[in-house]
Amino acid sequence: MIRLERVTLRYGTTEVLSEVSLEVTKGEFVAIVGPSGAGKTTLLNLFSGAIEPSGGSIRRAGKTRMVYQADGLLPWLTVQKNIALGVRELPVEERGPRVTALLSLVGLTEFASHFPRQLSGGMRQRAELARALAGETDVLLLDEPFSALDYLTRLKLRAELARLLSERPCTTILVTHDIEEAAQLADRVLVLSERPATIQQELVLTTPRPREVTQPEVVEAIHTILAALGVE
Ligand SMILES: Nc1ncnc2c1ncn2[C@@H]1O[C@H](COP(=O)(O)OP(=O)(O)OP(=O)(O)O)[C@@H](O)[C@H]1O
Repeated sequence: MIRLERVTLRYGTTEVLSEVSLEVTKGEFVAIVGPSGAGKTTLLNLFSGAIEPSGGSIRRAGKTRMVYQADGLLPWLTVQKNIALGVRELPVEERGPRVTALLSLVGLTEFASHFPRQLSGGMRQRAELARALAGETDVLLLDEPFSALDYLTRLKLRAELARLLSERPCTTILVTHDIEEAAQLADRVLVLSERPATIQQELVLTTPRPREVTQPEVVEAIHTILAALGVE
């Protein structure tokens, strides 16, 4: 779905990414972790087409949707109308049923007429995910989607994301500071180095989702990632 070949990205004289090569295949779930300021969000912006590389080449296929950290919903629209923004490109007769199905999928049917401010943080992120999955999304780009939430809510939403993706498969790229989240969700974890970032380690996980935090492969992956980041 996405191929980067020796992609370099500079902002003025600051080199953020240095000759990054990477391929994401259809249906894959890739997590990107790395030090703060390494260029994770920059990579997502390259994937979405919001920015173009300074050097190297990038190939993208299909439609991408980005889900941000928090509060990407429009505050003046109800949950239902926010989700409906994601289905604008569908034929008119398909839009209503699709929104209804998604509200149910993320457990927000009873809150369809509520405004974002009337929901908890976790509910707002669920609504955002529903909006991102509502249309003909081929690639879901998640930029620390759960980082503003408490630990228990994050755990719940990870399980919910795994379930949503099993029901509506989508190529997914997740940027996160949460190493546990990466190990629980991803088929492949890419560890970025300090800026200018390169991919310094790649880790493949094979246990099917949903995965418990205590599963051996998850625990082992967490140790490996921490070691790669120089924490252990
Ligand atoms: N629009 C911009 N103009 C200039 N420099 C930028 C711009 N966007 C990002 N940068 C710089 O690029 C570098 C990488 O930023 P980016 O947001 O991609 O990092 P990150 O890995 O996502 O960081 P964090 O983990 O802290 O969110 C930073 O040094 C940042 O200052």
